[in-house]
Amino acid sequence: MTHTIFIDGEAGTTGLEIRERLETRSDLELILLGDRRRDVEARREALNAADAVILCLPDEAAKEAVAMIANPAVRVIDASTAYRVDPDWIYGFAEMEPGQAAAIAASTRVSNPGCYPTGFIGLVRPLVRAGLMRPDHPVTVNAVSGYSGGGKAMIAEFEAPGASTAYRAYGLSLTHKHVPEMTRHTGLSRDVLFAPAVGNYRQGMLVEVPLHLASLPETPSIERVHGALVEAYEGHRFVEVADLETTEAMTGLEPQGLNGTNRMRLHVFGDRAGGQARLVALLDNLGKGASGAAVQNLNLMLGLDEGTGLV
Ligand SMILES: NC(=O)C1=CN([C@@H]2O[C@H](COP(=O)(O)OP(=O)(O)OC[C@H]3O[C@@H](n4cnc5c(N)ncnc54)[C@H](OP(=O)(O)O)[C@@H]3O)[C@@H](O)[C@H]2O)C=CC1
Ligand SMILES: CC(=O)N[C@@H](CCC(=O)OP(=O)(O)O)C(=O)O
Repeated sequence: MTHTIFIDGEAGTTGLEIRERLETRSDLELILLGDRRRDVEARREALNAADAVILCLPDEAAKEAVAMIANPAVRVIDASTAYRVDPDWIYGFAEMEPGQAAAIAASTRVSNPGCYPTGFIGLVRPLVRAGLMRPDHPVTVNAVSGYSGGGKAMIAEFEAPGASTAYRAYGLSLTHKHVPEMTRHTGLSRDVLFAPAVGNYRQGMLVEVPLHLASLPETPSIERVHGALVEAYEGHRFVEVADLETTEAMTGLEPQGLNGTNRMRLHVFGDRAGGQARLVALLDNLGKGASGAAVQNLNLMLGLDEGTGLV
């Protein structure tokens, strides 16, 4: 059976990556608008004709697109921030809880997680769930992303002739749009302190949570923190936890290591004697952080194996 798919925002950074992952598949037929992609009536028709639509648009345009859908059978995946804390939408992080993939499969409205939140929630939610971190723990998250994270505009900025930015800290007002999503989906009661940065490379990210273990209930060991992550992602092919021996032998970690994949790897770096840990997630902001996750959600919503067409 062939399913028809419409990507609204097909020529954007996220949309193009989704298209690349879907266009070779014989079980799917893409509705492509090409030069008519900004024509509201052409979009309305496609939004109501497809079996599934993936919105790769700025927040306001995503809301307008959702409002244009009158056909109740259409399944919607939204890649923007617009519905990530909306209770009427299912959060599209399939590995987040044992029942999450089934909830995604049963839904017609799925919000695709943000790239930074995927790393952060992946690291912290299992600790809160296991009681290793109190919900009111004051959590800090530091992160660096490739410039494709800022879409076409940031790509143009960094790739412009003569551009010389090497690295930029941002989110300096501490009101980044990802904070509500990161707080809500970890089960934390206090807003996380988010310190993002963008580097002069195209794609890939590190998301890090530093921890003083003595600030956690019962001062857990590195092994206990690591064990909680291992248990949380057992049996999941796209989220893996590096073993402690491998992590201990590492002297560096660079953000491009999983580019082109839908995988995320979690590390627990630690000073076993000193009681400190650095939890770090490695992922492709356009892979598991956006387009890969969108395809994984699409597969689930169409009743297919979640890994179809993904590496
Ligand atoms: N880049 C990333 O790493 C990630 C991005 N996201 C989210 O995905 C969404 C898309 O981001 P990204 O791909 O980076 O952005 P881009 O700027 O690269 O692409 C945006 C796309 O939206 C289209 N568009 C913009 N405004 C309208 C409108 N009013 N009506 C119709 N189409 C419109 C553009 O069309 P045109 O081609 O004509 O310019 C373009 O194709 C955003 O919400 C972003 O937050 C989520 C996770 C990660
Ligand atoms: C480097 C950079 O600018 N990154 C983007 C986030 C990219 C992303 O995750 O998109 P969503 O906001 O849709 O989740 C930012 O910080 O706004």
